[in-house]
Amino acid sequence: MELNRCTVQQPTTTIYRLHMFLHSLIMLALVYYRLSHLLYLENVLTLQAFAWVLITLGEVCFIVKWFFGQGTRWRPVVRDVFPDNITYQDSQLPAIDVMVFTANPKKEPIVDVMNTVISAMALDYPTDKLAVYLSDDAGCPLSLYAMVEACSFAKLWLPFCRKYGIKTRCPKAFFSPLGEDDRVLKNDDFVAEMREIKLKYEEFQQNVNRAGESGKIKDDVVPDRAPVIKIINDRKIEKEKSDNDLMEIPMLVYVSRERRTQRRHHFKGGSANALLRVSGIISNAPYLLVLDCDFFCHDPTSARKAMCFHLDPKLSPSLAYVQFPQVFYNVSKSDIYDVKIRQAYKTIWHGMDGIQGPVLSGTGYFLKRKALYTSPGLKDEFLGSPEKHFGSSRKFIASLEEDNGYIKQEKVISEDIIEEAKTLASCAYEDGTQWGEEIGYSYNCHLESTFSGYLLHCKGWTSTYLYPDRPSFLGCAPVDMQGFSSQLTKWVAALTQAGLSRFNPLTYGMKSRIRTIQCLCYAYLMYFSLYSWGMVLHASIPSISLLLGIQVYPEVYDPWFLVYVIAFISTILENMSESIPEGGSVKVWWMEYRALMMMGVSSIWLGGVKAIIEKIIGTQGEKLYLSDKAIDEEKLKKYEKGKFDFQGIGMLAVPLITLSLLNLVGFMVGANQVIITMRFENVLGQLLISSFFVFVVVSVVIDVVSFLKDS
Ligand SMILES: O=c1ccn([C@@H]2O[C@H](COP(=O)(O)OP(=O)(O)O[C@H]3O[C@H](CO)[C@@H](O)[C@H](O)[C@H]3O)[C@@H](O)[C@H]2O)c(=O)[nH]1
Ligand SMILES: [Mn+2]
Repeated sequence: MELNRCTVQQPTTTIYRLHMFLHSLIMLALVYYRLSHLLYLENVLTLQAFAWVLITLGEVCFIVKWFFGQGTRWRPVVRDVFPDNITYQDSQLPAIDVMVFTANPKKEPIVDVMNTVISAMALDYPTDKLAVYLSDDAGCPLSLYAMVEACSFAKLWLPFCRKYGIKTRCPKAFFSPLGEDDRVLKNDDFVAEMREIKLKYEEFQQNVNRAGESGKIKDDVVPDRAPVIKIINDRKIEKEKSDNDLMEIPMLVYVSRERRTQRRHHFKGGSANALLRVSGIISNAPYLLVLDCDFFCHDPTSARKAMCFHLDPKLSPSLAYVQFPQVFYNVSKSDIYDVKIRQAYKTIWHGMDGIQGPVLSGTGYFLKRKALYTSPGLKDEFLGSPEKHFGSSRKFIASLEEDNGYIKQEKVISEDIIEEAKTLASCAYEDGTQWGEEIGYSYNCHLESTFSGYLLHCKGWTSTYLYPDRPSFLGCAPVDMQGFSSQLTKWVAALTQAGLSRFNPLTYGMKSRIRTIQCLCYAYLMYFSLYSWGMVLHASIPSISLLLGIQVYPEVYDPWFLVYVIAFISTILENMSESIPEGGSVKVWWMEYRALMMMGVSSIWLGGVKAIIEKIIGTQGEKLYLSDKAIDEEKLKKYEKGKFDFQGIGMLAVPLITLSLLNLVGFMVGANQVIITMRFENVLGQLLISSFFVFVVVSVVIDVVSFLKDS
């Protein structure tokens, strides 16, 4: 019986390929046009020639980006799973270690983090096969306290969920509109129990908040500190106490690695590697579920769904991870900034899934632990000289050799093991080892997950993508321009940096075991800032040329003008063909397109520029922006109404405003000339491009003004 099914999207694939063929002819024609005219220019030292060269460069940027992008459109697939067909008994299922990451209680409210922890404990999976770890990179004592409280609450919450088959197992979500379907009357007992559990939940919240506010327990980041590892709930002890299956809860562990101010900590990558080692000698499950702290489990069956891939003998030998999409519970209908990043989760990931697998997205994925240590098909190559790779811990090295992949469940977690775990979580442990290089998550890129996933694909591992109707996980997206832009800048800077490093897809990638089309997809992501260069050039050269009276497009009666029109239409259609079938409308497409244009000349562009500057002066940013998960009510309101909120965008406003004004002035001057001279044929191309930008800007301004009027 099949566990999963993979379907190539049709007729989409055929249409995409047909379009690919036609569009490439148009692109070739344009390249020919630009090059041939460049050669015939009489004097190459004129402004005319200069403008011509720049606009050509802009076009080349678009064309190269388009070419890379075709990898993501070559073979899009959709997958289904059939968890009921898993023939394993519960006792035979492989164990899973859940890793939840948090780094700053001010930006990541502790009660919300605990909600994620509780939702993970409540996964529908045998409790003795599940362990939940919180990696607290803030080392905040209040988080530890909250874990203990969360654990007591979980002892009531889990039995309640199991008894009534509740799906929304994140308590906060359950008591919000998200849990409406689960709160419908089941029977009288249910109502009473729900009321009681609600009180307990409020009590839990209060306990945590009060402990923090009263100052009894420190609720801040502790930047310089020794490691702390606490087993909050030990499976073994738990088992002895109760014989009722319904009452059992999984193992729960709090980990705060050592951090020293003078030591590099490598952000989440460093935190994850420490946790890999610590969990290795405690529960050592062969599979990991990785969750950002805001990303709670919204469907308890996700673990079994993921196992439909990991247990499939055809896929499993080379399968490194199963990725679920990031779905956000706070995305509004108009989603003016496109914070849901539709293109990634609805188009690119499906496209890559049909080649070698989706990008590792940082959260919501089930990873094979060994994939981070070796390559597929090599049997335990790392055991040759383990100390050189993994460091000196005997216990950890022994954990790699565990016969069945994980340490026996009956084992008691002794003080010895905790002490060893602390050594494994110390700053010095990684010195002189391969952690962050060959082993574990890579430190060579700030987007540790995407980049480590890329390296996994380079080693020949594959991945799969599952996009179920009910979101398996739900997270929180930034809902203002500042928050979302900072995130974009951070991502683009990290990706561009990877694209400029020695690991770039064009040299390193092409020589590795990655599939060629997959490599194109990574090139698309890592050189995405090409697009913003194309944008910036197109948003400036045509209008500057209008001001200076220079012609950069063919005359209207020139057949080449038609080629440009076709190229433009073909590009827009390609763009629409992605977003409209995904349940969108022309309006939704326009919102998304507008957001991309605005970000393209601001945050995306600055991210790329930042990476290039850092490459030249040879530094790598030591600071990393942490997305805010404590969403401001005011900001949320504006966003939900579909109104732009430009507050705090700072630097980003500079290119945005400059280019808007430039186009406005260029457009007016150009239009004026047309009226005076009654000749439009040589400037129409520029006029259209400029007016397009002006149109975008005006539509944004209307939004902002109408909002100011409303409020
Ligand atoms: O020094 C750090 C910084 C962050 N984190 C955690 O990493 C997660 C992701 O950080 P966030 O600021 O929310 O990043 P996003 O921009 O939302 O996330 C994307 O980009 C990150 C890389 O910048 C990836 O790590 C994420 O998994 C990916 O979802 C959060 O749970 C943090 O608590 C740490 O553990 N240590
Ligand atoms: Mn996040």
